[in-house]
Amino acid sequence: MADGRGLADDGPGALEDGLPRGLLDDAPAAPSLVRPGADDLERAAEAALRPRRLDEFVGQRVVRDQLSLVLQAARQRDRAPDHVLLSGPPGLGKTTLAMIIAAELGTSLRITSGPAIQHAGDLAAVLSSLEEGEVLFLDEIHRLARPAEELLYVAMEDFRVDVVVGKGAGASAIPLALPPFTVVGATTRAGLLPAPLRDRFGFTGHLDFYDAGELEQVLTRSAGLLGVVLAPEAAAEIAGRSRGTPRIANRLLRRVRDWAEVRGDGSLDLAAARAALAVFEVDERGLDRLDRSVLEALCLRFGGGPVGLTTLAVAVGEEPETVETVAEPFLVREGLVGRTPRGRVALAPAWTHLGLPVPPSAGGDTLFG
Ligand SMILES: Nc1ncnc2c1ncn2[C@@H]1O[C@H](COP(=O)(O)OP(=O)(O)OP(=O)(O)O)[C@@H](O)[C@H]1O
Repeated sequence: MADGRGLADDGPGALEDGLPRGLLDDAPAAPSLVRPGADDLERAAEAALRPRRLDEFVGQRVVRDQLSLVLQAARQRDRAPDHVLLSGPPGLGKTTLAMIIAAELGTSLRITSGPAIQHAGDLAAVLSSLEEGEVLFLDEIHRLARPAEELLYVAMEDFRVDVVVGKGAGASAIPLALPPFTVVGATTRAGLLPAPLRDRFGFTGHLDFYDAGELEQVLTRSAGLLGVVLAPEAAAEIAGRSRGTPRIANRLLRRVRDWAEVRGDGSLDLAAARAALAVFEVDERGLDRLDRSVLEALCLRFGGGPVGLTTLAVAVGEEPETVETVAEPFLVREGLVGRTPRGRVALAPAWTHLGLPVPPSAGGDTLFG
């Protein structure tokens, strides 16, 4: 049952791409440094750290290479490139790549998102104001309302919007031609996009989690932009706790800088990184307090499980949805927790991480067993 359907006590959260449904885009805000989502304030802080050109964009070698080809071909033909769909978990660089695409094409970027478009008319207004060659970034495109989605099909394929005039039986559609433009859609949930919409993208790039070396490069670059010197050992330490996500790496870097300036001597060295991340309760594997509470409850209170989501949530004093959407995805991805038809189980690495002896049953009773 690799898609995770039919799990005990799972509510609506079936696994998709390793992530439960409803993850992150709908998840409650959690006051933690290691959650991959960002609010507007954080996005403003991030703006200064965004790579501006494709060759500054760290990692994602395959997508970068493919995009570079698509963009160069479009430039050579002096035409807008095909529409681009970027998929992948939050904080991996989809917005950054959309900005880079516009910059590389020497055009401007218009930004909106699925949830911001309430009615088809909202989207028609955005589309009809686009200039030739502009890039329209549609974040969270999987959350577009159906009527807007249908309007978008026509706009993407035929560069036309049908403006409806009047109401009821007397209503008529007046076609309005649009100049050529490029949609860059971003989604954390590519599987939710209806096929007709997915098919209208000529290029789809999937962003994966970054490895430690790539995150060290992101951190060193960001430190330079922030005007601080980051010791290589400190970069490695922060990278190891960043869950494969540049957004989290940059966030941890800002907190290490705070610590170094307020409690240290200003140097961002290994000792400063460790001390800062201890203050913010991010452990050496990137787990925060909630993550560890879940593991401790599973191992210490329930003997490693299986235990139902609701019971587990009560044990850690959280809502089931919080445990499922905030803590669990990373614990499952890291192979610390398994989801079985009878409930959650602690896998062998969870016991090891807590410094506990691994019981013989752990790990045998693994995923979907
Ligand atoms: N490859 C990269 N190289 C350097 N910095 C990166 C890279 N990818 C992301 N970042 C940085 O991480 C932060 C988050 O990136 P971004 O906003 O593009 O993520 P996202 O995938 O659009 O997230 P969301 O789905 O939440 O909108 C930004 O500050 C960005 O500069």
